[in-house]
Amino acid sequence: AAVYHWPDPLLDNIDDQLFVDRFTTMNLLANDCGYRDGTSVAGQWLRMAFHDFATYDKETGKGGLDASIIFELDRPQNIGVGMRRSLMDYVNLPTEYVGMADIIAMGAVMSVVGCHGPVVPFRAGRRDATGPGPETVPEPQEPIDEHIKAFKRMGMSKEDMIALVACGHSLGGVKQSEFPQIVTPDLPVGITFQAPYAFNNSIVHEYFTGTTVNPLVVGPNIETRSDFRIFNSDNNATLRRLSDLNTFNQECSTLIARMIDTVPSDVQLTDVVEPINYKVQKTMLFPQNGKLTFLATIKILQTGLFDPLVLHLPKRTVTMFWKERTGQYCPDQGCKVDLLRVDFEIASRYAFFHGVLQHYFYTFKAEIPAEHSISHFWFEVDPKNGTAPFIVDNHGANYVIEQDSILYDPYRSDYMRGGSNMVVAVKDPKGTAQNVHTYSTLAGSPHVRWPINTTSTFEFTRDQSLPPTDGYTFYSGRVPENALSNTLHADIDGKHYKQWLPHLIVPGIINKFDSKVYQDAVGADAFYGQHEFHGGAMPFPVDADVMFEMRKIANEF
Ligand code: HEM
Repeated sequence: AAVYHWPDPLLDNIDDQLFVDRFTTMNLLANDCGYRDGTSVAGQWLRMAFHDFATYDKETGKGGLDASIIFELDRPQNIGVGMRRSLMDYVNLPTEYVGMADIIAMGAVMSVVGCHGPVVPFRAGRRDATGPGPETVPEPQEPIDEHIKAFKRMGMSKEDMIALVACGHSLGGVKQSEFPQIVTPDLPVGITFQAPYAFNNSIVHEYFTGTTVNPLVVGPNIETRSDFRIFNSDNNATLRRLSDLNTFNQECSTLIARMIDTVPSDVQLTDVVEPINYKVQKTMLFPQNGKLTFLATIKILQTGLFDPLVLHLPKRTVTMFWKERTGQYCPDQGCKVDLLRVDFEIASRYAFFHGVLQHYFYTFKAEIPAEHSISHFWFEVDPKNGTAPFIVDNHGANYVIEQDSILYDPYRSDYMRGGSNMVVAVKDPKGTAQNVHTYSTLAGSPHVRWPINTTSTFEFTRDQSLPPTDGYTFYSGRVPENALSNTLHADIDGKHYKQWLPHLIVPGIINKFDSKVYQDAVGADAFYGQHEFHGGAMPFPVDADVMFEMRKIANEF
């Protein structure tokens, strides 16, 4: 499995999308094979992944899952409202560190599991193409030899092709509006490949029992019966094997994983991503009330059998330690910080299949003298179950605070008014700071018709309304609402500093969603310490990340 070394913007985000938040686009839309546009969201997502993959050329090592589909939507071979709809689903998800290609691949994984199919392992790290690939998606009117050749070019044998088509065509179907030569006007406007709305091998059984209505097998137009020609191209041997459901699930999982892991030969994917235990996340360091405040959250997985008692907090205790950056402040064993709060969330469906029921989030808040600052931190976990306490320290490397020269200031910033007025604190004793800016990923582009992300730079200037304090001067600038992720940059005294900023709000910052007033208003009790958990009341799963909330609202609700 992929190993998480903090900070890892890619794995951190992928882990959140796959396993943590049940309400992400990825976890919600394709769930239970949800219906849309006369087919399923899952069907649309899986077809898009196939069409993106279908540009791969094994000889040159180019193409594959690289999001080049974004540039290929005008082609007749990519006809269909599903493509644009899928991209609309995805447009808010990429960041500077997570490409659209990973999102498209993730969509394939979620469509299969969302339709009650098998778990397809996911690797991360795809790279987005900057232009279209060749026009090489197989089309239904082509002869079987062309299809065999095309799949060979994509790195798939004839048997792989037969199985992959059977796997893919268990979802969705063919629409008259898009393929009137296949679904002729005398037929219903849309015909699904198989009867049940589920990822399973009914397509195979219906084929053998002669009950299939799959228009690519029995449609009136013989020329476009590509599934028929493909399925019997090895005298039905592969399909016969796939009529066993376990075999079908296993082979589909392997083949779809191979499909989405087909990337340009110079792209290196991570190992398979499993739920990350002891993930340090949502850290933030900023000046406040004459000190530096440091917030950090560590995620701990709850695994095992379902037990209603897991709704109670585990007995375990977690303690954070940190060390100063300059001078002498903390004792040798580190400054000790007690827990600020614990939250939990039920895990995603994909996480359930990895044996994870829910996640606990232990949040800490350290108050740090500004003159000493912080160099690194780590945790001690005492399970209080008879096993020994242990240290969580980033696999021995410690959680190192790279710099404290440019910091996002969550309290001086204002992120609710149509974009954000972002304030950053700059440690600049000589007054030489230059190029204070954020490099941001934005949802959408004014230059293209299709949903595509762009990057942009937003300059910050000295904010005279904010007097310097605690060694920091303050810069501000406006960042638009559609910013999906930001990285702060500054040149100070001839040195370049940067700070990845995945969240504008982290647990521990009191905001609208976090305040007692808000929680009382929604009738939930989400704010509790380790020793004051009110058993019985179901805590409201607060995701304090307002940006995420805004994206969800913008996207779905
Ligand atoms: C020779 C190979 C293939 C041909 C000729 C082919 C052709 C087609 C056609 C004509 C449609 C109907 C699209 C529409 O009406 O919007 C379709 C749908 C679909 N195809 Fe394929 N396909 C092939 C292989 C695959 C593979 C390998 C996969 C995935 C692993 C796949 C996944 C899908 C899915 C999920 C749909 C349903 C889309 C929806 O309902 O919106 N196809 N295919």
